[in-house]
Amino acid sequence: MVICCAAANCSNRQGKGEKRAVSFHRFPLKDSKRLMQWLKAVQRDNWTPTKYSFLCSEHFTKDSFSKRLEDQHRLLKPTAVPSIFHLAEKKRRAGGHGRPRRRDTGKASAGLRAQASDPVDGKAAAGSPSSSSASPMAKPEPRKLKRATPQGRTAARAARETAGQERGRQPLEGRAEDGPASAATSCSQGEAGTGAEDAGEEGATPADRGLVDRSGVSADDFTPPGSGACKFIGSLHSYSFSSKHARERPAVPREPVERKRLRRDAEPGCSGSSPGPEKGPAQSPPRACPSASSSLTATPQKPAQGASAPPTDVTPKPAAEAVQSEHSDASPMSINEVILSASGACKLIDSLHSYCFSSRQSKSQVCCLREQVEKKNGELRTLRQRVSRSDSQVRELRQKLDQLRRLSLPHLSSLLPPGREPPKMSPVVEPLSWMLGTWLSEPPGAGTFPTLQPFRYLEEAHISHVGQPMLNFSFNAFHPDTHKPMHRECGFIRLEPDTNKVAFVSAQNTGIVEVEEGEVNGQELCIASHSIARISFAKEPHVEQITRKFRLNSEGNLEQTVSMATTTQPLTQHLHVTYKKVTP
Ligand code: HEM
Repeated sequence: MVICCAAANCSNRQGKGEKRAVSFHRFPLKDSKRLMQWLKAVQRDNWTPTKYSFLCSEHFTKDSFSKRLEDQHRLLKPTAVPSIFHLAEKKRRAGGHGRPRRRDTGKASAGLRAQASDPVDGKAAAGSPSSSSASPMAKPEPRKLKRATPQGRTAARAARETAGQERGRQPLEGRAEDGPASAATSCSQGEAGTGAEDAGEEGATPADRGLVDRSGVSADDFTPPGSGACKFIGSLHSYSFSSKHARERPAVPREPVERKRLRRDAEPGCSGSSPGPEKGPAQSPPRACPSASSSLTATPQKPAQGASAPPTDVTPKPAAEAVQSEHSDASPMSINEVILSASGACKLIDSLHSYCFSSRQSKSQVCCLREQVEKKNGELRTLRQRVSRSDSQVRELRQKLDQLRRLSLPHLSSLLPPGREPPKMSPVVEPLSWMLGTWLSEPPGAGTFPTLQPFRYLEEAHISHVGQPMLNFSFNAFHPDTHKPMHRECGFIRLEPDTNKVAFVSAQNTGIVEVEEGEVNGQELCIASHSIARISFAKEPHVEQITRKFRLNSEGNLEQTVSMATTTQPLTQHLHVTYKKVTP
């Protein structure tokens, strides 16, 4: 894997001779606050770093580094934030995301580089403290040393322990920042470098991308359009994508896979310059390909590795293996532990996403529900207005009805409780039920008699019952023009039970009291005066005979025809009126 600088407009990568003094430092993926500072400084759009993303030392001020006491190796301070970039060049480029390859190693940045790293010449690349001291990873890789001589193993273990202790004081990415040596050894992995260069464009190797693809995790997955919060959460998520991958493939042990992949990546790269027959790691440097040996971060093997080791046994540690050793051998935290830790972070980030999405979804639902509620409230207001109008109409009708009742049956209306259910009609008067109701003359009644000028009149006929076996009636005539009350009479209509014989009893305002009897047949009642009495001072001519006929015509209107005989006139029709029912 070739380690490339992820900064825009920076072409620094491992293996470039002139960059030997350049160290490479991982992004502080586990320190979100500092990571955001890094990302803000890098200013790469739509890009998220992975654990294989590096920034070279050129982007840090000189005071960003410290020297390790024991060997003066350069370490990036835990609080360091990159600040030196050539962003203007990036902005001039269309497309923007990719990192342009710098053909010229850069006079423009030379000064800055001078601030960020010590000048290095070829000797330094071979073993100057400035190149090798940038990282404890410059030491022989511990796992390699296990295959070496016992002395070498012992020395390696000591070195590893020292490094481990140092790393234990550093955050995880701080260990990754151990830079130069790991970068150099990464370059020694040969053909993997091709992929690594590609990955350098995006800050991840193809294998890394594969992890992303397999896990299905990308920033876009968690970044709804226009959601700044989700972009931020998504960027957090992508930092721990590998752990998410591990989480989605829990059956596959992460660490072995990692090792397997790294070995596969590493071995072919060095096969081209095969060290020859396997005579043991100590005799045949397994990954000392030419490019690696010329790497600016190549670190000579320390004498502690064993005197028997030839000079070519200076084995730069492959970056990938360095990473592996960081997580599995030298680090107090295995890669699985890191993954599990990151997985926990992923869960936390997932919960943030879930909250973010559910919150927005809930807000959207609340908006929809609010609109529906407002719409329903509008409909409810309309209905209430209609009900209110209907109530008002009902009140008006009840007032009219009460008024009519007072006019017709003032005493009864005042005595009967308002709104009381009508009494059940006696079956005795059932044959006369067609007469029930309040009727108004329509057209006006016609009055005739041989001694009189024809006249018109208005009349209300109110025929009712109160549950008794009789009907109550009242006829009230009014002048058609002046509405002045005229003739009035009231009384009862009775039926002889189980017969159609009807008795009609009436008292008139003219001083006449009379009884008429007759029969009801269907919807016609014919009666004739049975007895007539009058007051002593009744006006003459006195009526001596009265006949009436009530019928319900084919149009549902009630008709009444009255004939009379007086002391001067034979039985002659006096009245005829047709009523239309106005209430039941
Ligand atoms: C069954 C009921 C009624 C009887 C028995 C009755 C009887 C009489 C009699 C005996 C007369 C006098 C006739 C004459 O002078 O030769 C009369 C006149 C008259 N009746 Fe009737 N009548 C009755 C109903 C009505 C009704 C309902 C009206 C309607 C307004 C009415 C209006 C008149 C008028 C306007 C006169 C002429 C002026 C008058 O004498 O006051 N009558 N009626």
